[in-house]
Amino acid sequence: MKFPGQRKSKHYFPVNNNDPLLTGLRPEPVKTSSYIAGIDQILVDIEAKVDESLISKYSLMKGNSTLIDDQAAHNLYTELQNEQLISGEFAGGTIGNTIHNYSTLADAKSVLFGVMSKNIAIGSYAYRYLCDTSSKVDLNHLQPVDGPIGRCFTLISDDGERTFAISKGAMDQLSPEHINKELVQGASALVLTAYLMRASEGDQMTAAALQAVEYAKQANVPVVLTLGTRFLIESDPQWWRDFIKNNVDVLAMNEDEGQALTGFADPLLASEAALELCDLVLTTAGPLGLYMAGYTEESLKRETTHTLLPGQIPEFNRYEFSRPMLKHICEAPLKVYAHIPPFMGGPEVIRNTNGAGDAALSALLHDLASNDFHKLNIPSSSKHLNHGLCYSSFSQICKYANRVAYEVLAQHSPRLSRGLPEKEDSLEEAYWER
Ligand SMILES: Nc1ncnc2c1ncn2[C@@H]1O[C@H](COP(=O)(O)OP(=O)(O)OP(=O)(O)O)[C@@H](O)[C@H]1O
Ligand SMILES: O=c1[nH]cnc2c1ncn2[C@@H]1O[C@H](CO)[C@@H](O)[C@H]1O
Repeated sequence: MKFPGQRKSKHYFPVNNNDPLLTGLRPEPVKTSSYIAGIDQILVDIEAKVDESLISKYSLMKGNSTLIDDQAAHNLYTELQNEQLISGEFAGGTIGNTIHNYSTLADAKSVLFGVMSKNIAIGSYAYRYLCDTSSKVDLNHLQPVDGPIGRCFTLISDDGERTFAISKGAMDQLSPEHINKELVQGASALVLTAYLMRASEGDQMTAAALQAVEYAKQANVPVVLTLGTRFLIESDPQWWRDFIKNNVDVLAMNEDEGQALTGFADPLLASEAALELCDLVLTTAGPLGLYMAGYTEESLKRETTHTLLPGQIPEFNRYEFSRPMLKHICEAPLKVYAHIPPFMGGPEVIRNTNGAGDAALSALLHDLASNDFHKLNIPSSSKHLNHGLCYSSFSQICKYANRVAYEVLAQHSPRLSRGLPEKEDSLEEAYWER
């Protein structure tokens, strides 16, 4: 596994570079790998720049992700094609994007649960999906289905806002029997999206997701949930608050979803409120950058050397150099917050914001899995005495998530086509210390 950035030498990898003088005194550690598991509605994004009138013509709600029937999908596709509005077709899906990006950044394995068409023609959407997914993503556990995978019409209006129209195909047919218990329970985290909870009657996707959550909880595997769209949360915020409180350890959302969940428009206050429901929160806020909120043990808190930031919680970033911990592990849990403005102020040209939030989450997952990798290989390291959830501090994870989101903003596709530039293996030199 590739590590997220430069570290103090005592933590630095590769772990098997032992001093030759000590060879034989210490047993060579057997390298064990960590991985992330995820579940998604397998779909391809069909991206088009459109006029707002087209959004209302198809009874879509701007900014939302709406399910449409086969006839509407046919009409919409035909219209986009006839008007030559389609700018690209990419493998998509919130978790598919996140898992792919994780494997690309970490150069390490992940596992994706979902469906895949049994018979695949070259050039079909299923084929495209497989071609556009990192070879490090284990797709061997996808459930074969008779129909096509889903299509997500990603309609970008003039103001850059994106509206999704989902033609579901067979994407919601994943059944609980196709969730491999052993794989879920061996993962560093299980990652899900709120979209999985809206499968229609007769489709088993929701049951499959809940089964996976159950397996994860039995084995204390952290459950990570990303909220998808504010409309989904607004439809029943209390249900979501209960679901998160009962099942979720790490929550990823944008500021609109945060407001729908907690009632707070301010992303910092929304993050704080969400901490009552889970242990760690990543809140992206578009041009405002991103926030993290979580817990650390009071006696282990580390004070920042950066400027203390004003906000609804004054000097909220004071302990951002601390490492995130699960709340129940802490004897005296202390709430910690961090924030970072967009990397380099954002790219000169934002090609597309689609997937920027997924990219930020994949960086957080990379840090979390790196911690597990380190723990599996050097369990005696002082780093693991206190059972931290992540490898790095809140501050460092923010920087990394922000950097990865930037990469997606500067390109068309919602998925990274490569890892971060090699030169940035030392993130400090490349950016943070400028
Ligand atoms: N206009 C922008 N200028 C600069 N940076 C931006 C801009 N929009 C997004 N970003 C960066 O990308 C990150 C994620 O963006 P955003 O908050 O839009 O995610 P999102 O709404 O969850 O996206 P998606 O659901 O498409 O994945 C932000 O935290 C910020 O770092
Ligand atoms: O209903 C859905 N299920 C799964 N993924 C979705 C749905 N609607 C939109 N996206 C996905 O969200 C990504 C950006 O975060 C897009 O790539 C799109 O495929």
